Amino acid sequence: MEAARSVGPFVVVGGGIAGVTCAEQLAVNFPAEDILLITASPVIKAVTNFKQVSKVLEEFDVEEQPSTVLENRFPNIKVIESAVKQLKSEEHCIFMEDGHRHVYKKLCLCAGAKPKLICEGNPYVLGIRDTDSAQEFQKQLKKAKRIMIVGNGGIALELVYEIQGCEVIWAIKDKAIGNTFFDAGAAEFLTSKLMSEKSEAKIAHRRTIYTIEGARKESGSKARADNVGSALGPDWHGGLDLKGPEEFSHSIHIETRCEVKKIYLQEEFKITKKKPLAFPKHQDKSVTVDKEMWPVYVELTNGTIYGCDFLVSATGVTPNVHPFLHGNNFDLAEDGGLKVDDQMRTSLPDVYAAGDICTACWQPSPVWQQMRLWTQARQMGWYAAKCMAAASLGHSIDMDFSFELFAHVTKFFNYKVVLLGKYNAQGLGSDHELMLRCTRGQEYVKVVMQNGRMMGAVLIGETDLEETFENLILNQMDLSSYGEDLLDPNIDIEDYFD
Ligand SMILES: Cc1cc2nc3c(=O)[nH]c(=O)nc-3n(C[C@H](O)[C@H](O)[C@H](O)COP(=O)(O)OP(=O)(O)OC[C@H]3O[C@@H](n4cnc5c(N)ncnc54)[C@H](O)[C@@H]3O)c2cc1C
Ligand SMILES: NC(=O)c1ccc[n+]([C@@H]2O[C@H](COP(=O)([O-])OP(=O)(O)OC[C@H]3O[C@@H](n4cnc5c(N)ncnc54)[C@H](O)[C@@H]3O)[C@@H](O)[C@H]2O)c1
Repeated sequence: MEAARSVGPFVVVGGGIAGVTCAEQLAVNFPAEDILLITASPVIKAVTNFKQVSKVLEEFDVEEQPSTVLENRFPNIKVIESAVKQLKSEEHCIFMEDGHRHVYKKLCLCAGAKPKLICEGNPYVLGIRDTDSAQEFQKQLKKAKRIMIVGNGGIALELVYEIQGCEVIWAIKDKAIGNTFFDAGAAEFLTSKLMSEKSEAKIAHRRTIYTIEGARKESGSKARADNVGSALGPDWHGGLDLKGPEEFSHSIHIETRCEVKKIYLQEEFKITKKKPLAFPKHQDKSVTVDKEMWPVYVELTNGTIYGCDFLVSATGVTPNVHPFLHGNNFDLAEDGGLKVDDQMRTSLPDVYAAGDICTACWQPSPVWQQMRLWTQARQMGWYAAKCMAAASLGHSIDMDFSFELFAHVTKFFNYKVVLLGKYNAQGLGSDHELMLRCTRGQEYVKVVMQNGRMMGAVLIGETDLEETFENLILNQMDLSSYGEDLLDPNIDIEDYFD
């Protein structure tokens, strides 16, 4: 797309995946315009080794880079390392903490999200989001004999598998583990792996494969304590030593169907005269009172109390709309995100948003839903830039194909995990059927069917089914006549549908 007259400047706020992708794409569309990328974090996040695995599934690495790398690649991008203090949307102007102001023709807000903690301001409750918070967690873990992890989503799943040498009490609201990704069947498949493999393993001394300090040293800067950095990238724990002081590998106890009722500091707890429980060892069913003193005690809604060194609140995120967007009349969604339409526009003129900060408020495809993931941050950042470019030239564009089907590939408990469409029958009510195939310790395959059509799938392990199932969900072919053959391991399903 070539601009005849100047349509810039474009300003993008946020140096995470959404913001960097958006700025890159704008720079490609408008090589003669100035693109300003403003970020509160000292390094930016770049997508590298991008691989389109199939029509919708994609894989890539996320690298922390000094901003000069981006500026060298795109001479019309200028990165400013400072936080936005205030947006004055009526004046098309943003005011910075460093005292400067910048005027924009079009602005894209990609300021991400922050951890939604169960208890704000308590030094014993940690959240994990960026490099600084991950390093703080690592530091605390080094001297912790017992911690409690609260939450049942992505971060909790990763932590319980990775932590060694420290007792972990995992408190979840649900009946089964991993509720944001899995149903009870898949949870059972994974739990047996967690309990068997880990309890036997000898402590492993891992090699650091990625250091989150690296890029920062290169950039020569340090994050300011009051500002949020970008969310961490794939294998974020690979660069950390998630090891407590003890010599055992793994010691985990799961408390289901409960939440945190109250957190007591040691002194406060002594006065209550309540009795904390000792760490339940799996072979020992007797319940004993814990005699050890702990810095903090946690009372759960099921009545049990445990002492621990600290808690990790892995309880989701809140879009980062405060305080710099105050005073503007943005429409906010129920989850606190900036509402965006199918052109990634917020409710205010010339202000777009992408990534974790926004909430998709268009009529979605029947097999897509928003989840705050880096694939979606990349796709939204890319598409927002396309929309900004088109609008600058007086066009509008069709919704990008990546929003046709929800597709996520990740790893949990060392298994490859692929989630497609309405993988947990989200929003389908009771009008659906499930088909399952499971080989313990090897693979778990679940498909969600509605009126003979495939609506979603969960694939755990090396199933090699993702491409075929992606096609079947996208083309909505009537599969009624195939029945159970669909998951028959003796039938080569790929040949079937060629
Ligand atoms: C521990 C962890 C593990 C994860 N694992 C996975 C995973 O395995 N797979 C997956 O798909 N997703 C994962 N995610 C989620 C994924 O990282 C996020 O969804 C994604 O990175 C969001 O990108 P973003 O660009 O929208 O926001 P962010 O990466 O949060 O970037 C926001 C940017 O805005 C800047 N900013 C904020 N406020 C201001 C301001 N006032 N002025 C200027 N700049 C500002 C920040 O400094 C930052 O640069 C994980 C998240 C975490 C925390
Ligand atoms: N491999 C991956 O795909 C991966 C890994 C890590 C993180 N992430 C993403 O990073 C972000 C942050 O991860 P996360 O694990 O914090 O969020 P999440 O949204 O994945 O999970 C939040 C969990 O906290 C629970 N919860 C919410 N409030 C609670 C409360 N008051 N008490 C107890 N439990 C409560 C929810 O039921 C849910 O299980 C998410 O967007 C997540 O998708 C993805």
